[in-house]
Amino acid sequence: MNTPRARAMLFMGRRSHQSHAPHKHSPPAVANDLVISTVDENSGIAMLTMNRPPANSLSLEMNEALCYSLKTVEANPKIQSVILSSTNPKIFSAGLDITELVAPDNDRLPRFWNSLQQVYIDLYGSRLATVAAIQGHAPAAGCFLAMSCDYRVMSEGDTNNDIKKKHVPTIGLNETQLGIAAPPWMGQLLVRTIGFRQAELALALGTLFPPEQALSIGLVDDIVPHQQVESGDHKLVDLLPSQIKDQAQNSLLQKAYTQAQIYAKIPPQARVASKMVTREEHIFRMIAKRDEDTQHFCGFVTQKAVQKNLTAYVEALKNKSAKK
Ligand SMILES: CCCCCCCC/C=C\CC(=O)SCCNC(=O)CCNC(=O)[C@H](O)C(C)(C)COP(=O)(O)OP(=O)(O)OC[C@H]1O[C@@H](n2cnc3c(N)ncnc32)[C@H](O)[C@@H]1OP(=O)(O)O
Repeated sequence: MNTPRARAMLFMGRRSHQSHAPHKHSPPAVANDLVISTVDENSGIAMLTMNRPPANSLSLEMNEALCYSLKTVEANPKIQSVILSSTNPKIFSAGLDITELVAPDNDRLPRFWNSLQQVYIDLYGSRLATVAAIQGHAPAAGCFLAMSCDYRVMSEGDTNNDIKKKHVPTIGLNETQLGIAAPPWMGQLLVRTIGFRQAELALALGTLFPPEQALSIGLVDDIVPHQQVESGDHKLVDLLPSQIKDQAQNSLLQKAYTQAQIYAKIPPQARVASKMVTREEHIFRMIAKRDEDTQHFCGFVTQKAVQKNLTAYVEALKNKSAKK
């Protein structure tokens, strides 16, 4: 598996691990709805906008749509950079769809986990330069999505004094708060991003960091002041590609776009080769343990005590939402 050819195929956006056949990149029926793809060949920049209301949580179908959309953009040789964003101005992604984990279906659960592993392989190992535009919350697997990108820009949120308008997004691996643990490859991604001690603390405590703190520990690379973007008023995706260069309607996307441009100007062979230096070993280590990881996940999640914690967490989420 870990041959030069396999490595090159992975980073050229081709599948070098056919053993996990269920997630070939055939078009999922709903891919176009779940992930909106905007491509601008002139600039070499594309945008994938997650669009799974209410919270862009990652279901099996959402994971497949992400992989499919990314592979489709990657197949276009004129594209060098991609921005990952969300149609929801307050939530980047709420992480795994918890309903996939509670009282799970025995057949679906391993397929679901396999689809998440594939998102990691495809996004972390993408030949494209990937920029996360984090407008809203990014807990757990939402943080994982952002960490799988090459660069992260986060909105500072709305620190308005009016409590009803106040919105400060947070990012982090909060799994322990749910009574579960991030899988090794996800936890290691945090170690690689913010360093050993900070990650050790954050993983154990399930810390969610507000933007300034996330910047100070290196979990995000840049933060931008909040600018009001009404959901549905003008969807973020409408700003790309022609308008974003000229209009300062959304400082977050402006910043993400500028960074995507910087990456797009680097000779791709050199950029991809340097990405392999830091990422390929991590990816191949995970691929080698992929089946073991799936078994571990299924065994862990179906434990009685874990199911109890997850059920209580979902209940609390629903109650909170109902009280609004
Ligand atoms: C050792 C190895 C084996 C174990 C491995 C385990 C796997 C570990 C890997 C990843 C774990 C995860 O990703 S688990 C998911 C973690 N996510 C969270 O904890 C976030 C939960 N959500 C929130 O905290 C909030 O929703 C928010 C901060 C993201 C947004 O808050 P806001 O107030 O704006 O919105 P609401 O809370 O009202 O939510 C709106 C709506 O969305 C539903 N929702 C939210 N999050 C999820 C989710 N993750 N999955 C499914 N549904 C979600 C919420 O219930 C509301 O729906 P309703 O309005 O219909 O009630």
